[in-house]
Amino acid sequence: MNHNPVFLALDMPRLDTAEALARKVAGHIGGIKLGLEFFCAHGHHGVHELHKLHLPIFLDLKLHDIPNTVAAAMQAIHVLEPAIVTVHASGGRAMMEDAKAAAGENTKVVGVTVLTSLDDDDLSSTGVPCSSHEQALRLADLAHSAGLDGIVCSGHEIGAVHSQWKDGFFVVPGLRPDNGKNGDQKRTVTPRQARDAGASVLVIGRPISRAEDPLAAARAIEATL
Ligand SMILES: O=c1ccn([C@@H]2O[C@H](COP(=O)(O)O)[C@@H](O)[C@H]2O)c(=O)[nH]1
Repeated sequence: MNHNPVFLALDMPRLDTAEALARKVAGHIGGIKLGLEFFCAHGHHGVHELHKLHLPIFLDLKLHDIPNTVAAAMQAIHVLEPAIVTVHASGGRAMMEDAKAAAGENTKVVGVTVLTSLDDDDLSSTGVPCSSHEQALRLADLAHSAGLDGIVCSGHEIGAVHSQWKDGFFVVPGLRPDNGKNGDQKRTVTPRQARDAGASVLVIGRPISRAEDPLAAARAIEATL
């Protein structure tokens, strides 16, 4: 894995725009994160195109289905050689075990605990009877015991998770450099706070992609780390 922990989230509908942005900031990021928006629009072809930048690719597909279906999806993306793939930890132990078994040996499989766009009230309205912090820790524990490489959580939980899973691989999105505009994100910290608390990968999208000057934004974030 590249030394720079920042993975740029390319959440945009056009392949040429995504490629141009990634090329522009390539020297100031450690990898590229492709999520549902990109993968649904451009599929395998889009991933092959971005591989031309020679940066690690994180496929943030957040797989969540019965174990057989998730394992088959993992096998189908094997050919794309992703460095990291996400599944939802709430899919359960068997699903995570089968996902890990089906993944390539150079692919880290990480479990999404509680989305950074959710707060305690959101969880409560879905029937989860505890705080986002408690739920993230519980799902981190389940992901660990199911043999995953790590988890996705917010910067608010990373310290606690890190202390109970020393060699885990921890992905933190919901990062806002200046604690400025959060958009749909509810559990945010700065990139530096996440890194100091033990994050392995910092996922950053709009603070770079929607900045007036994305290159300057990527450089400024890099300088804080
Ligand atoms: O809990 C999660 C899991 C994944 N994400 C993804 O990270 C990026 C964040 O984008 P920003 O523009 O920096 O908010 C986005 O692709 C999400 O799908 C997340 O935010 N939270």
